[in-house]
Amino acid sequence: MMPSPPTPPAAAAPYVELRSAERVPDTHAWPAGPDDHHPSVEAVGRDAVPVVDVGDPGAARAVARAAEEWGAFLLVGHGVPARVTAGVEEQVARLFALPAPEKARAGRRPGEASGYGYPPALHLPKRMWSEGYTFPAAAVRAEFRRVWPDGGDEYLRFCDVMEEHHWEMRALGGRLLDVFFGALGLTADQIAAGETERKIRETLMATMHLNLYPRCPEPERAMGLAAHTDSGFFTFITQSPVPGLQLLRRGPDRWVTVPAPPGALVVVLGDLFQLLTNGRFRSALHRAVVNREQDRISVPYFLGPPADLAVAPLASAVPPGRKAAFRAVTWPEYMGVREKALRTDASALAMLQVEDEGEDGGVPPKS
Ligand SMILES: C=C1C[C@]23C[C@H]1CC[C@H]2[C@@]12CCC[C@@](C)(C(=O)O1)[C@H]2[C@@H]3C(=O)O
Ligand SMILES: O=C(O)CCC(=O)C(=O)O
Ligand SMILES: [Fe+2]
Repeated sequence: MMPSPPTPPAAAAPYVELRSAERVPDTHAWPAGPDDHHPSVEAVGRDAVPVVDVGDPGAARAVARAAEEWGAFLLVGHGVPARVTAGVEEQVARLFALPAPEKARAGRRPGEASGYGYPPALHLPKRMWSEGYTFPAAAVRAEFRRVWPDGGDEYLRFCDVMEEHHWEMRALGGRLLDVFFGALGLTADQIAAGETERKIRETLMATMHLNLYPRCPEPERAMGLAAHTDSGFFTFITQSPVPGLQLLRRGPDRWVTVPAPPGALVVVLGDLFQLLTNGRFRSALHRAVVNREQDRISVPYFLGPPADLAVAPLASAVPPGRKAAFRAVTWPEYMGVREKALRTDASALAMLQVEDEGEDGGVPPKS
């Protein structure tokens, strides 16, 4: 069900105990440093990350602007109880605080889509300063028997909290999807009557990936999560108040640190959403940096199509008289294309472009 690309060689190496490290070992030292030649700037002025209130009558317009310009925004007014979000962070911290052998019981084996381990789709020369756990959101109870084989209170508490988070996020995902459709110019009637739109809303699949970024003795030499775009439709990121997530703004290229105001969710658009909207909405290049003082937790919730649903540009996103800018792909197929693109330093979306029609649906050159 979930795309599972071949495991990179680095994933085979066991986790080092990052938290007790006094230096960044060579295996984790990034030669260029986390700055990647681009400066990190504060989110102020024209670099202020857009904020969207889903309940606002002007939400569709604000979403359109943010999706075109940033491929990301902060979402407020979403109604997800703070209690649920706080519970998630507490449970994730508890999971990662378990002794290494207990986490290792759930280690993700090569080719597997879920379990404790390295992010599956990044292929890097160096290791990152983080621990991760990936699983299908709907399968939390089966998945975490691997960590807690005998069940018990800790297990039940963890599952209850994660499941409630899943229901909240899944419902919000459907709601935000309709806002996105509105942002593309569809009327409420068209959204309700559209076959493709309905299919996408009803079959949305959710994957969770838990991230722990332990505090780091030499943050400028380490990388929490290397720069990437998410591959699905869009991602809700619940993040702790400790900053670390950065978005790349182009021209001149700079990393903008995303603030973490209490109660705000970060929404990041993925590559398949760029394809679905014929290139009108952009996926956002993002990464996570680490810091010296505090551990940071983030809980992205990835929404995308089921594995067998081919995604093609929506008719409503293709200008009249023009051809769709991308060919249709399924998510697993896209992961394969991206895998190849990463190896050749090409852009995966560009490889799916039907023909160069000038600016429309254009993919910015890889930097
Ligand atoms: C549903 C997804 C989305 C995945 C793959 C699979 C589960 C884990 C996600 C991440 C999380 C970390 C970055 C990324 C690039 C990675 O390596 O694993 C993501 C990837 C994607 O967005 O492509
Ligand atoms: O840690 C974060 O805020 C971002 C995590 C992320 O981008 C991912 O897991 O895909
Ligand atoms: Fe991401």
